[in-house]
Amino acid sequence: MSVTIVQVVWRYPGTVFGGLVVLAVYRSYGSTVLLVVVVVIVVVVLVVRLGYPEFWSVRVAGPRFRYCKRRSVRRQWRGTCEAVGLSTVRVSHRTGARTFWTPGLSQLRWSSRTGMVLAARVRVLAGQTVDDLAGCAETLASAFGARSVRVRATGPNTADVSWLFTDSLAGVLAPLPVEAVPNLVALPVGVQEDGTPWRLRLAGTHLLIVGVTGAGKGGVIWSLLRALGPTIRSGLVQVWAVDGKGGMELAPGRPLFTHLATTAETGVELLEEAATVLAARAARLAGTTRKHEPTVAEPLLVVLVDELALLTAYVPDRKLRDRAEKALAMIATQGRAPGVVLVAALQDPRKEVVGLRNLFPTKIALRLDEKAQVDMVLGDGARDAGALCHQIPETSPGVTYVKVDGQREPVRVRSAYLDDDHIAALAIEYAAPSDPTTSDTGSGTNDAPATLHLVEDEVSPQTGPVAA
Ligand SMILES: Nc1ncnc2c1ncn2[C@@H]1O[C@H](COP(=O)(O)OP(=O)(O)OP(=O)(O)O)[C@@H](O)[C@H]1O
Repeated sequence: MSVTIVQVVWRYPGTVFGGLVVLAVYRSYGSTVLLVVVVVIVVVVLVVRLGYPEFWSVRVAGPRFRYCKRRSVRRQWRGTCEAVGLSTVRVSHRTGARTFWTPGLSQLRWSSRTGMVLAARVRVLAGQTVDDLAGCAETLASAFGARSVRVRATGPNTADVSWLFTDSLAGVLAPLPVEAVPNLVALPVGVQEDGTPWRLRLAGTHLLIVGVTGAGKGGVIWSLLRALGPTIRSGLVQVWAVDGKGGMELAPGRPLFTHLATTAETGVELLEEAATVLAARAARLAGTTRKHEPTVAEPLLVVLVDELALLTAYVPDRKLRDRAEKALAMIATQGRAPGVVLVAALQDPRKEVVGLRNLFPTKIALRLDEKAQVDMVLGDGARDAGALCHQIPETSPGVTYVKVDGQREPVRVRSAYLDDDHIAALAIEYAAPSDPTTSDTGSGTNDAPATLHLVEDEVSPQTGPVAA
C-alpha cells in the first residue's frame, strides 16, 4: 500500500500537491473560503491567459510543456524502445528469468528553449548500430509528439538524439551580429534547426551552393560576406567576384570586392588571374608549409562565382568555356592549401553543368526541383539520411541542408537574410581597401581589367595572421 502511495506521489506530484492544498483550506476555513479561492484562481488564470498570451506562453505554458515532455520521454523511453524493437530480451540460463535490455538514455535536457529541442545521449545495445537507432527516428518522433527526430552519431555505439517540437527555421532570420575577429573556419551565417548557430568553414575548403531560382542562394552569399566583413576591410581577405548575371546580384556590394567581373569574358579572365596567383603562391610555399596563413601581404583569396553555369555550360564560345573550366579545375583541385577558395552558386546541379561538383568539400543544398538532385549535390545517401531539399516549400527561401564538416548526417539550417538596405550598409562599412593594381574605379559594375597583377607584388606590409 505504502509503495502505491509513493508511486502516485512520484507520478503525479502536481495533482497530489494541489489536492493537499484544497484539503487543507477546506479543513481550516470551510467550503465558502475554498470556493472563493478557487474562483479567484480561475479568474487570475483566465485574465493572464487571455490578456497576456506572450507572458502565458513564455512563463507558464512553455515551462509546463518542457517539464511534461522531458518527464514523458524519461518515463516512456523503455516502453517506446520495446515497441519499436530497440529493446532485447535476455533469458537467464540458470533461472529462466527474462530481462529487458534497453538502449541507455542519459543527459536528457532542453538544448534550445526557443527552438524547443529536447536532446539526449543514447548508447545502443551490443549488436546494434547507430543506424538502427536512426532507422526508428520517425517512430521515436511520433511516440513523443515531436515534429522530427535527428540522430547524430558521436561514436560507434553512441548518438546524440534530438526531438524537435517546433520548426525553429519557420521565420526569417535577421542579419547576425558581425564578430570583430572573424574565425575563418567557423563563420556565423545562419541558424541550425536545433537553434544553435550555423557556422561555415571558409579557409581550407571550397563551397558549392545549389538551389533553384529564388531558393535563397543570395542569402547564403551575403551572410557569408557579412561574416567576413572585418577581414575584407582589413585586407586579410580579398573577394574576387564574378556575377554571371551582369552584376544584377553582386553589384550592390561592389565596394566589398577587390574585383568584380560582370561578363563571361572578364569572368574567365578573373578566374585565370586567380589561378595565376594560386600557381605563384603554391610554387613559393612548396616545401615550406602546407597551410596558408592569411595576411594583408598574402590574403585569403575568395573567388566568388554567382551562377557558375554561365561560365561553364551556357557559354556559347567553346574556347571561352574550356578556359573557364581549366581555371576552375585548377582552383578547385589546388587552391585550398595556398589560400585560394572557390565559392560557387548554381541553379542546376546536373553533371553536365558542373563536372567539378565532387571537388567542393562543402556543399549547401537549398530548394531543389527533383529528389534525385539531392544526392547529386550532397553526395550519395544524403536524401535517405534526411536531406529533403525537394520538399522545402517555396515559401521558405534560405532553408538549406548542409553537410557540416565531420558530420555524417546533413543538417537543416536557414541562412540569415539581408535586404537591400543591409547590403548597402554592409558595403559601406566593410569596403575593401582600394587596390592600386586595378584600373577599376569602384563605381558600380566595372569589370576586372584584363590583366591583374599578382596580389603579393603590390601590397602593404604584413600584419599578423587571422584567427583561424
Ligand atoms: N535567408 C532568407 N530568408 C528569408 N528570405 C530569403 C532568404 N534568402 C532569400 N530570401 C527571399 O527569397 C528571394 C529570392 O532569394 P535569392 O535572390 O537569394 O534567390 P536565388 O536562389 O539567388 O535566386 P536566383 O538564382 O534566381 O538569383 C529574395 O528576394 C528574398 O525575398
